[in-house]
Order: sequence, then C-alpha cells, then structure tokens
Amino acid sequence: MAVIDVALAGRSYEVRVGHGLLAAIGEQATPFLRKASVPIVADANARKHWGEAVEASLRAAGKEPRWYEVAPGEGSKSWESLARLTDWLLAEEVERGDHVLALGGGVVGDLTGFACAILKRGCGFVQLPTTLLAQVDSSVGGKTAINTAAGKNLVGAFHQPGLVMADLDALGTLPAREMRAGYAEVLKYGILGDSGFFDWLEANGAKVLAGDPAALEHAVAASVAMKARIVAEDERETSGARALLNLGHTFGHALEAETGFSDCLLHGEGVALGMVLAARYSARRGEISTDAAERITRAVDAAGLPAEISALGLACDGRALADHMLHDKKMDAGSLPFILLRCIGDAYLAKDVQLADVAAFLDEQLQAH
Ligand SMILES: NC(=O)c1ccc[n+]([C@@H]2O[C@H](COP(=O)([O-])OP(=O)(O)OC[C@H]3O[C@@H](n4cnc5c(N)ncnc54)[C@H](O)[C@@H]3O)[C@@H](O)[C@H]2O)c1
Ligand SMILES: O=C(O)C(=O)C[C@@H](O)[C@H](O)[C@H](O)COP(=O)(O)O
Ligand SMILES: [Zn+2]
Repeated sequence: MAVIDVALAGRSYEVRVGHGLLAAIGEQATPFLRKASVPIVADANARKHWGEAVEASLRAAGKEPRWYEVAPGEGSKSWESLARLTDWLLAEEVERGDHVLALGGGVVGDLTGFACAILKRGCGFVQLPTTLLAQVDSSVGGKTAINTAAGKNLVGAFHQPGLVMADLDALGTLPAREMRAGYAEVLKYGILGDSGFFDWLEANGAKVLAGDPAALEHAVAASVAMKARIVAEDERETSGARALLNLGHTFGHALEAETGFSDCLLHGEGVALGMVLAARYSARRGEISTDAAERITRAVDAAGLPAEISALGLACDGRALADHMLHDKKMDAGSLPFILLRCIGDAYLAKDVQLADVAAFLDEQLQAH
C-alpha cells in the first residue's frame, strides 16, 4: 500500500492507495468510526459491487452501516439531491465530530463533501473513491460542489476529508468508458507539470487502462502525490499554483454545460478534449510547439478519448461556448485567466486571453476535420 500525506497548514490527512482496503474498512478507518452506527452515502453502482464487502467489514468491527443511496450521474450534483441528503444526515443525528463515508465516484464525493461542509457548519467525512477519476483527483484536495443551471460546480466549499482510501480493486468493476474518463485526469498531471510522467503514460497508458496492477498503482500513486503537493502549496486556489489543476477545464466545463451535463460527454471526456483545445490554442499563440500539441492530441486519442470538438456534432458556435465560460470561477474583474502550455510539463496561467479570440479559435476548431 502507498500512503501519501496531504500536508496542510496545521493538519494533514492520508491518502491510502492499495488493494483490499474496502474489505478491511472496519479496521482501516477505526479512528473515524467513533459511534456504533456508520452513515454511508453511496453511489448505487458502487454499492451494488462493493456494498457487501464494506458492510461485512463494518459489522465484523461491531458497527452498524446506515446506507443512503445516490442515483448515478452528474444530475445528482444538484440542489435537490443536496437537500435530500442533508435532511437524511440530520435524521441520522450526525454530529460535527462524526465522519460520513462517501463511497463512489466524483459525483458522490463532491455531493457528500459539500453536504458535510454545511451540516451543522461542518462535520467530518471519509472519501472511499471507487472510480479512477475519483482516486486520482476528486477525492483529494477538498473541492466540493454541486452544479446549478448557470454551470458547473458553482455552489460549493473547500472542505477536506479526514482520510481517503483508494482501493484499486474497486476499479475492477468500473466500465471501460469510465476508466478512460478517469485516465484523462491522469494525463493532465503529466501535461501540466511532469513531462517524465507524460512519457511514461505514452508507453504504459494501455496497461493502465487495461487494469495492469503495477501500472495502475504507479499511475494512481503518482497522480495523488502530484495533487497532494499542489494542494499543500495552494489549498484554496489563491496563489495560482492550484489553478493549474484546471488545465482543460475551462473548455471542458463549457462543453459539459453545452451538452447539458448529460452522459453524452463525461467530465473526464470534456477535460480530455479541453486539454487538446488548450494545447492547440497555446500553439496558435506561438507558445507550445505544434508538434507537442499534436503529441497531446495523439495521447488523448490513443486512450479512446474525444480529441476533436467537430466530432461532437454540437449545434452551437464558439461564442456560445465562450459565454458558458463567463461563469467560470476563475473570472476576475471581467477577465478570465486560462491555463495554457509552454511545453509538455509546463503549464502556466495566462492573464491576457480575450474571450472573443477564444470564440474565434473555437469556431475554427468546430469547422476543422
Ligand atoms: N472535487 C474535485 O476536485 C473534482 C475533481 C475531478 C472531478 N470532479 C467531479 O467528479 C465528477 C466525475 O466523477 P466520476 O468520473 O467519478 O463520475 P461518477 O461519480 O459519475 O461515476 C462514474 C460512473 O461510475 C459508476 N461507478 C462508480 N464506481 C463504480 C465501480 N467501482 N464499479 C462500477 N461502477 C462504478 C457510477 O455509478 C457512475 O455511473 C464530476 O462531477 C466532476 O466535476 C471533482
Ligand atoms: O482540485 C482542483 O483544484 C481541480 O481543479 C481538479 C479538477 O479536476 C476538478 O474537476 C475541479 O472540480 C474543477 O475545479 P473548479 O474549481 O473549476 O470547479
Ligand atoms: Zn476535473
């Protein structure tokens, strides 16, 4: 098992990455289970595959699991789900010192984390991520949120978990499309800050996607280590360091909004395409080389992720996509900083980007190929 510390000012927590963690949760999470009854917020599919193992381990430790099921899909990151969940947590008499377990992908993690951030002004929670995306990204770092009609993650809070347990066994039941979507965020770490890791992914990405145990463990642990380092440096995204984790997301979130947060485009798929667009836009500005931008495109395409916006068949133009970006949380006094690339492994925050220019670039991309 790999253990990575997220070292924050005055407090820190562990991210454990390994096998058999869910089936041993009763022992693994002992300090976080202070009462006999244990509230578990679970994605319905995660519970179907992993609920029994979790339940057996908790019962063996003398605990009584109390399940709350969340419908799969981005639609569950809503005000309605949040209201229902907080009512349930109140009915369960969850106290500030308790920890709620969040079993599932980024949807359950973001929703439960936000509910715990506001319940009685803050109670504890433990992330039990069961998707690749949640293991490498969403379970770590304390960003929690729901979506609103205006856009993605627009209402939320920073609220760090007490513990993260990423059980690699859980990925054995994950659909291939969801593995690929999670892999987009893995590629992101290489592209934004570690060209050696990007090289490694070019050579070993197929193994990661196929679930090769050693490759998977390396990819997850390396991704978590990089995220932990960035979060420790800039927990609340104020210095600019953490904003780099948004690489591909300004484009990606606009595409998610345009496709109605539906299954047509998963978050990771939007990020993959968004990274290609960020790379091509950087090349258009004369920053990253065209060859390097094409290398990124090939890595995305080789993973079976969308690499061409024209292939999405969107009925909108570049201006409509740029309009979604006006709600981006990075907006600052009327301008939107973009995460762009100087080369693979060197992302930076560009503050001189005009949205009209981005809209024109998107029009070109929508018509290309
Ligand atoms: N907080 C953050 O820092 C952060 C980072 C990245 C993404 N996110 C958010 O995470 C969300 C996406 O997360 P996701 O990709 O995990 O999607 P998800 O939570 O929707 O899960 C994907 C699918 O996998 C199923 N599933 C989950 N675990 C399973 C398992 N072990 N076996 C079989 N099926 C399983 C789910 O039912 C769902 O259908 C988005 O809302 C995104 O905005 C947040
Ligand atoms: O942890 C971060 O910081 C990230 O930006 C990680 C992203 O992968 C994630 O999708 C995040 O939710 C996007 O952040 P947002 O602030 O744009 O909602
Ligand atoms: Zn993301």
